[in-house]
Amino acid sequence: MDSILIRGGLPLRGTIEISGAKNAALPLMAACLLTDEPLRLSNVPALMDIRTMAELLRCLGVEADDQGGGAWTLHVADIADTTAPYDIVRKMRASVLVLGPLLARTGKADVSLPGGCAIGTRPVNIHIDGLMALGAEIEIDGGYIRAKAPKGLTGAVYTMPQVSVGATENLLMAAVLARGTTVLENAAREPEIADLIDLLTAMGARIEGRGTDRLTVCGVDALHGADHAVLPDRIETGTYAVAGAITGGDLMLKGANHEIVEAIMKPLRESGATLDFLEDGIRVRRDGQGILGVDVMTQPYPGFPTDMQAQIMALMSISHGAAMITETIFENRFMHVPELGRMGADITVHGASALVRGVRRLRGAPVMATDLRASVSLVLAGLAADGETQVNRVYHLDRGYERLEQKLEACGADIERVKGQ
Ligand SMILES: CC(=O)N[C@H]1[C@@H](OP(=O)(O)OP(=O)(O)OC[C@H]2O[C@@H](n3ccc(=O)[nH]c3=O)[C@H](O)[C@@H]2O)O[C@H](CO)[C@@H](O)[C@@H]1O
Ligand SMILES: C=C(OP(=O)(O)O)C(=O)O
Repeated sequence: MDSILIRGGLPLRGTIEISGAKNAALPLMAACLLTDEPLRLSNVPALMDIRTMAELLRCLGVEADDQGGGAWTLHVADIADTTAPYDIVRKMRASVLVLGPLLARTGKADVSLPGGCAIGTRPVNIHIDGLMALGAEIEIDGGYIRAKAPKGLTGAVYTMPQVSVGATENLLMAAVLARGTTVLENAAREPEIADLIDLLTAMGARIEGRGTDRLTVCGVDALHGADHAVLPDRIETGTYAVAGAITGGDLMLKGANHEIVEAIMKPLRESGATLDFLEDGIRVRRDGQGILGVDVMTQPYPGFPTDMQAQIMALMSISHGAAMITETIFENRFMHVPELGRMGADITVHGASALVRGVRRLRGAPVMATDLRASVSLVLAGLAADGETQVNRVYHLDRGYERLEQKLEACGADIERVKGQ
């Protein structure tokens, strides 16, 4: 297996182009199942998860054509199969996003249960309950969600018991072709959902409440094709902003969207980084002064995202002072803590909170992580650490960061991918 080797301690300077958002692109791709006309997406990041979604869509009969440069055409005149098999779903949880659109278009879907993963149990009960509220009949059998709606779905009022990004996306994609009006209460407000609403609207859907936690969908008989550019990745933006701050560097994050990163940038600013919101992106720098400890609690949008928790913890690990980092979304998202500890960080976990006492320097070490953001937090720590850090299990990074080593190397990082046997 490949690993990433970093010789740390160099301030990063230069420009990093922000890619399209993985977590926006995945539901946008699934939306192609809602129409028999082609969907043309641009700014799609070149990532393992995108290839996995394309593989899944092809199983269902979609012609998924990667035209290069981030352009994809997705077209499914007729759905050939309504089963999302275990072999693909187990690679990527977001595969469950085909459930809503398949059911809406064909009245049938058999989707493997995604199961838990390193960061938590991640049940899909809200996806299922919400679809049942729209009239679907669903049973769990042989590890599969077996859903049918032989007479089609019918609009309903559904209040989500907990804010769920994926369930909001699945239910939106189901409701757009349902008979009548659906109201989703306590819906997630993440920018990636607004991006999906923009695409669905361009396809002819009627949705009100974009950006709020109450979405009203008036079902239509059919949707048509559309062209859409994927939203810039706010988590990639935040990750590279931390790279600038943690190394005492100066990075221009080109193409970063100002409007969706405020919660991420607030603790960075409070920690002493200088942020300039410019016309073509965001400039992040930290001069000689040290990093201040800042408490952070993860929350659904517009709060601080759980997908940035590990990265901000890496930054806080070399702060002058202490920081309390509280994870409220996933019950097991501190796997980076012992690995950061191996690099000299002083972190103690008390339930859902981690007390980070800043140390003067981190030291390079061989480390590995069991999920995407934990892995990238180790890369960030490695960039700041003295000596050599080897980050193993690079396939996690390949799920979510496009050309990570190239982007960092171009800004002066000493980083290379070492091919495994
Ligand atoms: C592909 C994608 O976009 N992934 C993101 C998405 O994941 P995902 O959509 O899986 O996350 P959710 O928003 O659904 O999960 C939030 C919380 O709700 C719980 N829950 C969710 C659904 C359900 O049916 N029952 C239930 O209990 C989850 O276990 C978790 O504790 O949002 C997360 C929260 O911002 C991010 O960390 C992920 O990067
Ligand atoms: C948790 C993440 O992704 P997924 O929901 O696909 O596991 C992530 O992007 O950090």
